Amino acid sequence: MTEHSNEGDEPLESSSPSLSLSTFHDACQEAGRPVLTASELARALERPQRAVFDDLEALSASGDLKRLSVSRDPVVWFPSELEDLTDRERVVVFPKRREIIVDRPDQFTRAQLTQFANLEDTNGEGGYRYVVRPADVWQAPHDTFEALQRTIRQALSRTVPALESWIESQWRRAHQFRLTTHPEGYTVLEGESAEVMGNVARQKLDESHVHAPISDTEDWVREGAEAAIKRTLYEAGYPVQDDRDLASGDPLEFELQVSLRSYQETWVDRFLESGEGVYVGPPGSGKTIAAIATMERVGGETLVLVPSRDLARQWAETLVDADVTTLGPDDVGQYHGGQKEIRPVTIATYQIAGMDRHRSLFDDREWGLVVFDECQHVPSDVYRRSTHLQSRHRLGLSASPLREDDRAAEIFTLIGPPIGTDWEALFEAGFVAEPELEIRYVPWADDEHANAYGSADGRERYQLAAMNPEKVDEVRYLLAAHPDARALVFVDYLEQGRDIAAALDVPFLSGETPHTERQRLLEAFRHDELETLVLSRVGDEGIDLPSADLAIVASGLGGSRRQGTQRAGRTMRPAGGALVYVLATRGTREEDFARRQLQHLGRQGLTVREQTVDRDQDEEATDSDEVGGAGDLEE
Ligand SMILES: Nc1ncnc2c1ncn2[C@@H]1O[C@H](COP(=O)(O)OP(=O)(O)OP(=O)(O)O)[C@@H](O)[C@H]1O
Repeated sequence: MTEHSNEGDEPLESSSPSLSLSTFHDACQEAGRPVLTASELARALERPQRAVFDDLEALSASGDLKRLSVSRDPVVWFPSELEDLTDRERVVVFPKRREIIVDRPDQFTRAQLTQFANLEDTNGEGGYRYVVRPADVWQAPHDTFEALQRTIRQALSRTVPALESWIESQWRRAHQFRLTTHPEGYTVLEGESAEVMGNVARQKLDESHVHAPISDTEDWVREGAEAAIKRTLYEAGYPVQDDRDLASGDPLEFELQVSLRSYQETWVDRFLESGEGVYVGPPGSGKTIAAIATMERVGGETLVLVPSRDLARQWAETLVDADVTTLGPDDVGQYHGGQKEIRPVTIATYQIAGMDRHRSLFDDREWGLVVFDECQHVPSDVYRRSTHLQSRHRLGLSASPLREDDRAAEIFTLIGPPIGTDWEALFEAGFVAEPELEIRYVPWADDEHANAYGSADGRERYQLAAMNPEKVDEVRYLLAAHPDARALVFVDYLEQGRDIAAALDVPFLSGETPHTERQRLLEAFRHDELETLVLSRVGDEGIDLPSADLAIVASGLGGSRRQGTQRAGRTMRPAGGALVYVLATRGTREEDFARRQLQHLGRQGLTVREQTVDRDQDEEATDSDEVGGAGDLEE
């Protein structure tokens, strides 16, 4: 507000009439455009520019005008009511593609849209692209189609018959069958009509699933066959509504000491409505806390299954933390290779849970809730062994959107439907900091390596690109460019990990690192005693890594998209400001891998940058703060 302001205290032309909004309108009319600079207006009014500027400021202070700085051009002014027009959200629907493009949606619209559509893309300038997928409709939290229709109309501000009728057909599909509990305690499969019961259920299911028909539309379900029935009908295109009375198990009483954020409240409410579901949120978004809140509300003894011992320990620590719950150490047990305690809340690894001789884990107590952490990794033997827990509340946690996952069907039927959140909204609200992502295309260390790549094939080729020694220098360079950052360096190959660790004189944590040493390193990193840690694939999953300011993925691009999400997510902690660099050898398949992997994150609304490293310039730039200045740009 100061660049043109009147330095003196005296008004320059106290006697001249001050500018009114209608005079401004007249001048706009005259100029034939809705915005004016101060000098244009001064010319039109034949008044000194500074005086006009002061009047403009006054009108801006009273809210009648808005100012807009357009890069290096002079400030322009326009009537405030115009802003209402330009800011109003615009919704464009493509019914055939089931796509909804919204420009500047407000919070309400976004909340409505996430009830039946998935946010696929944002352009960073207020544009959002949603797609309505079948599963989004199946899991819509509405009791009737009419209620869902109201939400759709509110979100779109109009009726779009073609889209509505597709959604209706999906909704009806997902409401043809439901499982209920008979007053006598057994499970009943109920069809919407005798036709669908006869033509679908009774064709697809056999005596291993159901005992006998109870009526034209009802079958008596065999104990323990619920999961198989849900799976079979899901595959036939009819997701089953699971409306059974779920057992809450032996009571578990404690109080959560944390107040939930509103999106966490929504997750828990939606879970409690159906008794099953998967919280899908970026790492650090508070899924663990929401799961603990769910335990409190279900009020039953809980079995938590996790992919590793480190995570089991982490869960146990969180659960007995006096700032989080009122649970005492005797309430919480861990069950894995290290210790075997079955307590009101028991945390076990998938590995143990999948073993026959540890079956008692599932049966020793009346669990009311089973939590599947990182549920995209539930091994099939764990599913098999836990099918009888279908009558209990089942909660999955996942930091990867489930849509492209092969296991989506299994997760959907055996645990429950995803309970999602608009990730962008979490980033915007500052609950989870959005990392900056950059792919850096690194040249070959020398011709010898480039030639070796040229004449190799298959796996070897991939490995040569991954282990390009030039990446060691690139890691060194990036660390030097961020001298105060706590950094995690991820590698896929032990040899590379050792090379980088040796070159930088920092520890390397891999599957070979003894358990106690692993703990020691992680603790040191967590407490700032260690600035840099190199991690092999083992660092990806299972370990609850401390937050970092910087993550460098030196190799590992052949991995799944999920791995990419997780690695990026390591730094997505509420502290914020995290940076993720992914290194790819220039001119190799790695480039495509990196692009594809990060595109996925890009679709979640993150900004992905690409940078080609030019080694000669890099050397000079090592001491500079400005990493971006080091390379040749980009796309
Ligand atoms: N409602 C809340 N109020 C205050 N802090 C919270 C809340 N929910 C979560 N947090 C904090 O945010 C951080 C991340 O939460 P949490 O561990 O539950 O996330 P997460 O989604 O399970 O992460 P990850 O996927 O990495 O396991 C923790 O430090 C936690 O204490």
